Amino acid sequence: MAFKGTQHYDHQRPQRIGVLITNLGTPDAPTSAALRRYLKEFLSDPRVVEVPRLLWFFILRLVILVIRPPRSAAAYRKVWTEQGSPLLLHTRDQAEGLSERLRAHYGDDLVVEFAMRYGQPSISAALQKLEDQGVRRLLVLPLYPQYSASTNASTFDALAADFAGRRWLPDLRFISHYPDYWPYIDAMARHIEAYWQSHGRAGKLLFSFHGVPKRYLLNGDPYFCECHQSARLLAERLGLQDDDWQVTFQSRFGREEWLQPYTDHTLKALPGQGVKSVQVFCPGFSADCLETLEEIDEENRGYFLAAGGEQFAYIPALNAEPVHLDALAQLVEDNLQGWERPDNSPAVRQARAKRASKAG
Ligand SMILES: C=CC1=C(C)c2cc3[nH]c(cc4nc(cc5[nH]c(cc1n2)c(C)c5CCC(=O)O)C(CCC(=O)O)=C4C)c(C)c3C=C
Ligand SMILES: [Fe+2]
Ligand SMILES: [Fe+2]
Repeated sequence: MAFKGTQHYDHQRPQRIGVLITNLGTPDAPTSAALRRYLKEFLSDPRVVEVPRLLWFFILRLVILVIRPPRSAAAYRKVWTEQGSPLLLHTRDQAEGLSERLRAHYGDDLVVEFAMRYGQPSISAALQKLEDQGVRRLLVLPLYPQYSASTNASTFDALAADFAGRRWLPDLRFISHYPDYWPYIDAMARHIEAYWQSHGRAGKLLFSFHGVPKRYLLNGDPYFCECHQSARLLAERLGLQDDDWQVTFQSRFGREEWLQPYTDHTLKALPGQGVKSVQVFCPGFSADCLETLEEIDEENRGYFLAAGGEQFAYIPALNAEPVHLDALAQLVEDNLQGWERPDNSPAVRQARAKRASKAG
């Protein structure tokens, strides 16, 4: 068997730090064919759909990959931009912004790449790019603040699968979650406050998170609790009263029970309870995507207004906002402790620059 990677060991090569950010992934185009490919990869992941493989093999191929691709393609077409899928574009911008911030500190000793768990650019392709740039220390940051096996652990699986075919492994650090990381909470709060400044504040604030089957919670997945933890910290930071906000879960798939309360049921019920105005923010989505732009801002807006709601506002995700990138850069730097020494540390770089300017 041949392993991938560098063919000759060269001690003169730079030994860089690599930072890899990842998100879920997206189809290559908003077409049935591209969706079939994407959903097949995504929904074949045993971390995502935890049912017996043989049974799932048939359900997936005979039912889901027949019915869902054209429907999902139609939904994706509503949010697709000229440059492509929103999730991909935001993730690319996040990598650029993060690179700018970190390289101001670490210079050429650090490189940032981004990858998608499903579809392109793949985690394997990004790892190869990093190795080609001399990365020997790798920090991976999946942009899912709340840990779920279906997302965060699945990302680790993809790294491990790639490493299984590689001769030379880097030092590895993996940020498995950051639901209570204060700079992240504070970034969301500032972002929402800025939204209120320009658009006004009205009614109830709904924090809608992507759901998972309730069974995953009962089997020990911490996701549900971490969503509540992030939401509570955010509400505290914003100075909200208990009646001002609520946590809900969106994006159900299949027939079994998912985490409750459901976002759509809640939005249909609120007008009848006298809540005619809502603002929705999705703290678990680092970037706007199909699930926020179409499912929340279109589909669920429609439910709320049809049920007698009067004002519905979707507050965009943090995306590549400076407050977000500052928080992520902080998170990365906190997790690079020890790796910058001796050659890469900002302190050593500064000392060198000083010496060079004296000499010159
Ligand atoms: C089938 C089970 C699913 C689980 C479990 C699940 C967990 C989960 N997903 C996200 C984040 C995203 N999901 C997105 C799309 C999406 N999710 C599922 C299914 C499950 N997700 C499907 C079938 C799809 C595809 C769209 C569709 O056909 O409806 C996205 C958006 C991707 C995009 O391109 O815009 C994100 C982001 C999390 C965080 C999570 C568990 C915590
Ligand atoms: Fe999902
Ligand atoms: Fe959805």
